[in-house]
Amino acid sequence: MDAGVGLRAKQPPAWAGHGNPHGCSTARVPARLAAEKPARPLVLSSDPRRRGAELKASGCRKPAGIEKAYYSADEALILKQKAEDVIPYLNERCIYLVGMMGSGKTTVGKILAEVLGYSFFDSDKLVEKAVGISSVAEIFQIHSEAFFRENESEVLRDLSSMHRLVVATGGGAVIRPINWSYMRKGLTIWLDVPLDALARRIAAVGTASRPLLHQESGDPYAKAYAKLTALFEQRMDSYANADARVSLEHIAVKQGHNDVTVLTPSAIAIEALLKMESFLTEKAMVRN
Ligand SMILES: Nc1ncnc2c1ncn2[C@@H]1O[C@H](COP(=O)(O)OP(=O)(O)OP(=O)(O)O)[C@@H](O)[C@H]1O
Ligand SMILES: O=C(O)C1=C[C@@H](O)[C@@H](O)[C@H](O)C1
Repeated sequence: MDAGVGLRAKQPPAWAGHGNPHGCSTARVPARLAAEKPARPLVLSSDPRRRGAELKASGCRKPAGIEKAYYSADEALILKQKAEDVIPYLNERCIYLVGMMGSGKTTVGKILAEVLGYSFFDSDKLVEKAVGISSVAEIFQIHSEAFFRENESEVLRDLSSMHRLVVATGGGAVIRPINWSYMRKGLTIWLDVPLDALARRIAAVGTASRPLLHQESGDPYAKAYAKLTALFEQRMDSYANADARVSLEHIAVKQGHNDVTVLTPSAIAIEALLKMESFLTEKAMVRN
């Protein structure tokens, strides 16, 4: 799977001297890579009658790609409070979301970036820009998985010199030890989603954009489930290297559900903040 050592992109990743959108990092930001969504901290008044308009203004009505799940005012408030608790411990470190394809790294990552006042990046998109090919599937097809992996490592290396970013990593980024050496500069969070829920999500949108799952014929759910199971068996120990694990099954149990599909992205983001807080406060206690 990981035979990429020594391969180079035709064009090296184009990191150039633009400032971080927050102007808070001395590191360089990729020229062609604007953060996907400008981070905008939530500012909500304590008056519930005004929160609707404030939530609308903050752009947190509907996380991208999720049609049914809107932030509730309660979730927005909890997100804001938890983010405030975590920010001092984070010390501007980046957050790397790891997990299987379709686990919600992008969806949850954008929410975390917004509430923390961080910028959001998707490492797959950064690889596409660096290579100059508009989809990961085409990069696999025109070059190879090994070529993609080498460029993915270069992107993670470049990101690791920056601050205040939430990064949705590619599903397979965890398999290369060198990537952990980059991600360890920040905080790593594993979004652990049951495979049947992943297969359902992926079958709903099709597998064309996910080269490791794509097959021309057969039932999309069954194919996705079988392939995801095989990949997860190879990778679960690597995902478990993350500093914190956000298990959708645990959140569902806490909320009294037996089905993870009812969980909103913001509920998952809240759990991620709680897990970050536990990890960071325990670490601070050990140091003192
Ligand atoms: N909590 C959720 N409930 C239902 N659907 C979700 C949830 N989170 C994400 N999704 C949907 O699942 C799909 C994959 O989500 P997303 O792109 O955030 O995952 P990802 O981990 O970034 O995937 P990849 O690694 O393949 O890029 C999207 O269609 C998204 O709308
Ligand atoms: O799980 C994987 O190996 C991958 C996940 C995607 O995010 C892409 O990085 C690519 O399709 C490979």
